[in-house]
Amino acid sequence: MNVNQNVATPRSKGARILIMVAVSVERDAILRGLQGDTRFDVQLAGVGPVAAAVNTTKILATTPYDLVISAGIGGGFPSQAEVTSLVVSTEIIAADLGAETPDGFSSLDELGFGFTRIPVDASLANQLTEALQLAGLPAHKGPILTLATVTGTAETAAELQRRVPGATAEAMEGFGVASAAHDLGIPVLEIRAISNAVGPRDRSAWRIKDALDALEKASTVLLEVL
Ligand SMILES: O=C(O)c1cccc(C(=O)CC[C@H]2O[C@@H](n3cnc4c(=O)[nH]cnc43)[C@H](O)[C@@H]2O)c1
Repeated sequence: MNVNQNVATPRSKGARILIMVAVSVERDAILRGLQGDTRFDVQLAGVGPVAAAVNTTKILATTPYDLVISAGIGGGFPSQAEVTSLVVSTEIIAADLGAETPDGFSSLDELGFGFTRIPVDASLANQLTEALQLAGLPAHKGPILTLATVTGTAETAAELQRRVPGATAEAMEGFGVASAAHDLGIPVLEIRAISNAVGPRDRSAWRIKDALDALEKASTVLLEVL
């Protein structure tokens, strides 16, 4: 376990991995997929970036981990990630952290007040995406956006895709979880199983059960990669 000493890597023997999910049905799906592997702890972050940051920070303050993963269901951007597919993050981006200006949205980075993008271990993201695809699961790789407000219109979806070219999925916790880990120098990754398309709100069309099944299968693949 490394936290401060960087002794182990996420894939070394004996590495400890923390998976943060928003709600208990996500935790249950992941635990089924992990088949009792004791390298992993799956904990509740709560819904939204603030709860996720607070709860991840509390856990990391008492227990050392070599990798932190934000996982759960999420929305897929049209033409990027279809419902029931999986998305592995190449970057975790707080897409609504900034200011509206007469010339459009300015991110916190552009305003000079902080950062809104947290990188992930690219080789781990590549390897996991390939392993998911080899296992016959539809899997995509790309930026995953964190938003405090679930997108509910085609206009906002298009604006987010303009703001972050290649945006593949959105959810509400990734940047909170990643900020807590990044602050301690612990590598992070985000994995989302797509339950709905990002766009006009139609709660009846959300395929939560199918997305949770995909999350369970993805968790089994994690065992091969880590
Ligand atoms: O019914 C609603 O309009 C509604 C409003 C706020 C939250 C919800 C949720 O069901 C919680 C979202 C939960 O799932 C993740 N998630 C799933 N799809 C999306 C999405 O398209 N955009 C953002 N987040 C999404 C999220 O990470 C939360 O944990 C419903």
